[in-house]
Amino acid sequence: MTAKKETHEFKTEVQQLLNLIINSLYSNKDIFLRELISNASDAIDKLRFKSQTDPEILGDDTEFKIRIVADSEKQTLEISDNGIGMTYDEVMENIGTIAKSGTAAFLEALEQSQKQETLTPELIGQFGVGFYSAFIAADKVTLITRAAGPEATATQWESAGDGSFTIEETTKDSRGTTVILNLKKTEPDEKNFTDEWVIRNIIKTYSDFVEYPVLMDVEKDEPIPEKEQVLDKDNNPVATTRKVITEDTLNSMKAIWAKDKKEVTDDEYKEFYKHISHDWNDPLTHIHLKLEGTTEYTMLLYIPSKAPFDMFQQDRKHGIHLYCKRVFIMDDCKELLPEYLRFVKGVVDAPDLNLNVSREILQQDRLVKNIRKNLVKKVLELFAGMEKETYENFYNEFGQVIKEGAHTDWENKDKIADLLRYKTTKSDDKLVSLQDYITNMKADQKEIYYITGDNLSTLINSPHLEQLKEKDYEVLLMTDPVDEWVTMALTEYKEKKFKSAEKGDLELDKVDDDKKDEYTTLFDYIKSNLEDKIKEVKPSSRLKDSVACLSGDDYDMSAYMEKILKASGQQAPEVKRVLELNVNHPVLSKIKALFEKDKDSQVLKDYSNLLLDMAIISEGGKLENPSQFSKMIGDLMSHAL
Ligand SMILES: Nc1ncnc2c1ncn2[C@@H]1O[C@H](COP(=O)(O)OP(=O)(O)OP(=O)(O)O)[C@@H](O)[C@H]1O
Repeated sequence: MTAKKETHEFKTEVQQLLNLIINSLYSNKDIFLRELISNASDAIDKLRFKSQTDPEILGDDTEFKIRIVADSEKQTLEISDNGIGMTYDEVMENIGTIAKSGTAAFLEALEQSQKQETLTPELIGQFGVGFYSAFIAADKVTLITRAAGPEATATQWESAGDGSFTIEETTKDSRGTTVILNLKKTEPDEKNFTDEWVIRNIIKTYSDFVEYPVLMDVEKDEPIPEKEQVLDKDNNPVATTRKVITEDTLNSMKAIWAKDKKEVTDDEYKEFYKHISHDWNDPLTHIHLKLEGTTEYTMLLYIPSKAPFDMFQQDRKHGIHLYCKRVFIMDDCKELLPEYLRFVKGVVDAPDLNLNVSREILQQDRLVKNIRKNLVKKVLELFAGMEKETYENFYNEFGQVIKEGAHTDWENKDKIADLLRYKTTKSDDKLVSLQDYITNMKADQKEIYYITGDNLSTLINSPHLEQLKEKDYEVLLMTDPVDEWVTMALTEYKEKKFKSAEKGDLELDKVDDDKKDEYTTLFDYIKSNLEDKIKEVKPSSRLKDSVACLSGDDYDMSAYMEKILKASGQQAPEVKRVLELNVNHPVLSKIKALFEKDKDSQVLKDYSNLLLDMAIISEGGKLENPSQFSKMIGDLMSHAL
C-alpha cells in the first residue's frame, strides 16, 4: 500500500473498451446512471450478505441508502452508497488495470462485427460495461471509496478516460463509495444530468425497483404558515409559499416479483431484467410464478435473448439472486439451477429459508433441493412451450448449453431430448426435433442414424452415409463437440436406438458371402501392409460410390471425439479403426486382378496406403504423410493420361 499519488496506465483492453463505449453509446447516455446505481445496489447487497455472519461490520450505519447529489453550477453529479466499499488493492484490481477474463476475445468479436457494420449498443450491452459507462457522460470521473470495517482506510481513483488514472490514499468519514462525475459540456438541446426531472425520469425508468432508497435533496415549494407570512402595505402576504430543500426518495423500491403478475407492465419486467442481469438487451421471455404448498417460493426467471459472451468461461456467474421475504441473501446462486441452465437470470424468494444461510449450507438444504427441482421443471416446460420461431432463436443461442444437460441431468434426460434439434441430411439446413425425425422415419427403418464431426459439409458428403442415403434414411448431423456426450448419454429416444453411421455394422445390405470370400486374401494382404495403422480390413456395407472409409466398432471412440480430446490437450487412447472397402467398386476388382497376377508388386503396397489415405481424407481427417500421397496420385495420373 502507498500514501503517495500514483499514475497508472489502463490495461490496453480496458482502454479499447472505454473508447468503444464512448463512441458507440453517445445516443444512449442515460444508462450510465443505471449502471452506477446498479453497482451501488450490488455493493450494499454484498455488505448485507456479509453482515449476516458479521453484524458488527455495519457499526451504527445500518440504514442502507444510495444518494445522488447534483450541482448545476459546477456541473457535477455524485452517486454515493454505504455499501461494502473497496480497499486500495480492490480498486486497483477492479477498475482500470485488470480486464475481465474474456475481454480480449470479446473485443475481437466486436471488431469482427464492426467490420460487418453491425456494431450495436446491444452487442456491447451483452458484455456489461458497468463502471466505465460513466465516461459516456463525464470527462473526468473521481471515485472515493472506503471498505467496510473499523480499520479501513480510504482510496481515491481519478481518470479522464484518456489512457491513465491516478490512485492515492485519502480520507473518508464513512464506509462506501462515492462516484463524482464531472459532466461533459452539453448542447442546449441535450439533456442536462444535473436537472432534477432528468434524474427523476431516468431513475423511474431504469431503477425504480432497486431495493434501497435512492435519495436526492430537492427543492420544493412549501406553504408558509400564516403567522410567519410577511404582509405588504395592503396587508396581503408577500408570498404564500417558500422554497425548501427536502430529501426525496426517487424510487418506489417495490420488489416486482412480489407483486401480482397483472400489476407488472411489460416494460417493468424488462427493466428489472436489465437491472439484475446487467444485459442491455430485452429478455426473450420470462416466467413469474408463486408456488404455494409445502415448498413455498416465488420465482421470476428470465431467458436472455442473446448468449452472454462468457457462457463457456469457468469463472462466469450464475444468474439467480436468492431472497428471503424480499431481503437479499445472495446473487450468483449456483445451487438453485444446474450448470446447463446457467444462462437463466432472475430472482427466487423463499420465505422459509434461514436468512443466515451460507453457501455451504445451501448445498445440503432440503428446501433448496426441492426448489431447484421445481425450477428446473418449470424452466424446461417454458422451453418446451415456446412458439417455434422463438424456440429456434433460443436454441441457436443456448442449444449448445442445453445439450450439456443430456449427460448431466439424468432425471430430466427425456425432457432434454425433446428439446434437442439437429440439422439432417434431409432438412435443408433447418433444425429438426427428434420427434420429427421419428415421425419421418422410413417404414423399414429401425434406428436413429447420426454422424458427428466439426464440419457440416464434410458430414453431409461423408462416404459413411452413401448406403443410408441410397435407402432414403435421414441422418442427424451433429457438429457440436458436446454432441459426442449427448450420444453417449442418450442411447435411445422413444424406444428407437441411436446408431452412429460410422460405427458398428449398419445392417443395411449384407455383402454377398461369395464376394466376401473372393476378397479375403487380398484384404489380409492389405491389412499386413497397414498393420500398425488399422485393426481390420473388411468389405463395407456403408459405401456405394466411394472406394474406402474408416469405421469403428460399436463402442469405439469416434474420430471426432478423438479430435476433440487431442485439441483439448487430453490423452486420447489410441484406437485403431477398421478400413472398409467397397467390393462393388471397379478399382477393387482391378487391384484384386493385379494381386492375383503378382503378389510381390511394389505398387500393391502403395495402393494399400492410398486406400487408407482416401478413407482419411473423405472424412475430413489429416494425412500423416500428405506429400507421399500427392506423389502417388501424380504417378498414377501420369500413367493414366
Ligand atoms: N459502488 C461500488 N462499491 C463497491 N465496489 C464497486 C462499486 N462499483 C464497482 N465496484 C467494483 O468494481 C467492479 C467492476 O465494476 P463494473 O461495474 O465495471 O463491473 P461489474 O459490476 O462487475 O459487472 P457489469 O460489467 O456486468 O456491470 C465490481 O465488480 C465491484 O467489485
